[in-house]
Amino acid sequence: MIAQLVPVLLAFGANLGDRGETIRAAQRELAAAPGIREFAASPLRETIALTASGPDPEAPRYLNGVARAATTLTPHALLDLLQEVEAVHGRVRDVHWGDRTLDIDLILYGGRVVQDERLTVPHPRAHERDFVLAPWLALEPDAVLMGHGRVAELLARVGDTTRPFDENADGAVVGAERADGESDVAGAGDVARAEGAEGADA
Ligand SMILES: Nc1ncnc2c1ncn2[C@@H]1O[C@H](COP(=O)(O)OP(=O)(O)OP(=O)(O)O)[C@@H](O)[C@H]1O
Ligand SMILES: Nc1nc2c(c(=O)[nH]1)N=C(CO)CN2
Repeated sequence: MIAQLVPVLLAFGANLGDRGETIRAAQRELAAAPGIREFAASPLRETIALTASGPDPEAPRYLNGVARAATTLTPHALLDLLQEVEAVHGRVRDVHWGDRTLDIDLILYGGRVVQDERLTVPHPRAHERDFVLAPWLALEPDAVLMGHGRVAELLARVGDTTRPFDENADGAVVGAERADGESDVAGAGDVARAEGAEGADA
């Protein structure tokens, strides 16, 4: 029997250590993992930390990105894989919404709704997070978040406080925001696609 390929959307965040290198390394590992195909990553964006008490401009900034893939894994097997990759990159689970070297969330698993003690899909907070919506829009301008509508409209509603990030320089691009929400960092999203991906669906 041929296993079914399910399209998924993953979100990546890091605000400790070499944030960009950690996210890109994790994406390369996922792109090469059994059961993962057609991995395509967004540009990374620099974002204000959302903490338990709200956005905190004083906290270490996050880099955030998303990736599209297709998988033969079940939702829980995919979550196991995401958590293995987090653990390889030093993720320790302690403070809720605390600083972290790497966080990977499963935003969408095809059109499936999953709700149990380990997993909620679609991710219940994705629609209100500019740090998910902005890189997603850069990757897929026509994206739709199941249950909530067009990503472009959701991002316009919540407002975009994210900034482009230049992976070839040592910091965020200053004053380079474009009104259309697109990143103007050429090629920043192509790392995972170029290194180990089997194809691209973006
Ligand atoms: N869609 C999902 N993606 C990733 N983890 C999920 C998802 N739904 C539930 N979980 C569970 O959430 C736990 C992760 O909790 P954690 O404290 O890392 O949440 P978080 O990523 O900090 O918060 P948030 O989910 O708001 O981004 C995991 O152990 C996992 O079982
Ligand atoms: N900017 C930003 N803030 C966060 C993030 C994140 O990825 N980016 N992740 C969190 C928990 O998953 C909590 N806060």
